[in-house]
Amino acid sequence: MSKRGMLIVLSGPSGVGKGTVRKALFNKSNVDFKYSISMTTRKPRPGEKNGKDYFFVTKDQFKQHIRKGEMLEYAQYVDNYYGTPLPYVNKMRDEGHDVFLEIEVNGAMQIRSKCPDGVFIFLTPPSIPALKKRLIGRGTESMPVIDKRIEKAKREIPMMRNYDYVVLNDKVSKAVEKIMTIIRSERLRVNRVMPDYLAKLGDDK
Ligand SMILES: Nc1ncnc2c1ncn2[C@@H]1O[C@H](COP(=O)(O)OP(=O)(O)OP(=O)(O)O)[C@@H](O)[C@H]1O
Ligand SMILES: Nc1nc2c(ncn2[C@@H]2O[C@H](COP(=O)(O)O)[C@@H](O)[C@H]2O)c(=O)[nH]1
Repeated sequence: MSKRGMLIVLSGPSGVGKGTVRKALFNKSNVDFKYSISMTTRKPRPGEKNGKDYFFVTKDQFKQHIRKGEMLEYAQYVDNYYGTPLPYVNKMRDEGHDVFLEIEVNGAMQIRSKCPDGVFIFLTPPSIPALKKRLIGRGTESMPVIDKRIEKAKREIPMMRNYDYVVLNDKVSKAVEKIMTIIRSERLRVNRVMPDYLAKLGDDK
């Protein structure tokens, strides 16, 4: 049986560039981990596709998944719910794949208490004005919603202290390289490598 895959959790305030960095990461040819598509009650943005960007559901459907115990974590973010469907994560990890999640901080902390051996990475912006500029530049939210997200960001950023790693997203390619370095070295941690290694070591007979 293959070793259970690890969980890699990327968080950071809205607009910092999590999606941009994740897409650049997954475009690299040597990436062998799986992306967990989140579920949300938010309406799709132009161009977003159900089952690719998110699983878009109603509030009732979302609550039903919670009742059935099918969410690894979930959180209310501004006016909508977001969460990680558990069956996909379990299946991939059981098959030995590492699974990559892109989620906000409250959900990440729920996972931290359930899966302390996960790898928790906080992506952070060069400054609040730069963050606001990115959200305005993305052009997907109204100004009042951007203001709410920025206010939330100011409370989220100090929560980086609860993560294993902080990566500054000043340049996308640099952030991608840093995340790849983190994942490569996490795979070599003694507690991940030793059980398999010892099992295969055998004796001298
Ligand atoms: N390093 C960067 N420098 C300048 N702009 C960036 C950088 N990274 C991302 N951006 C831009 O910032 C905007 C927000 O990026 P993105 O949508 O990836 O953020 P996000 O953290 O995934 O947001 P959300 O949490 O709301 O989904 C996009 O327009 C993107 O092109
Ligand atoms: N706790 C979770 N947060 C999630 C999940 N999927 C996305 N997110 C975060 O929500 C906000 C807003 O996202 P947006 O797409 O409306 O801009 C952002 O911080 C996302 O990272 C999830 O499954 N769980």
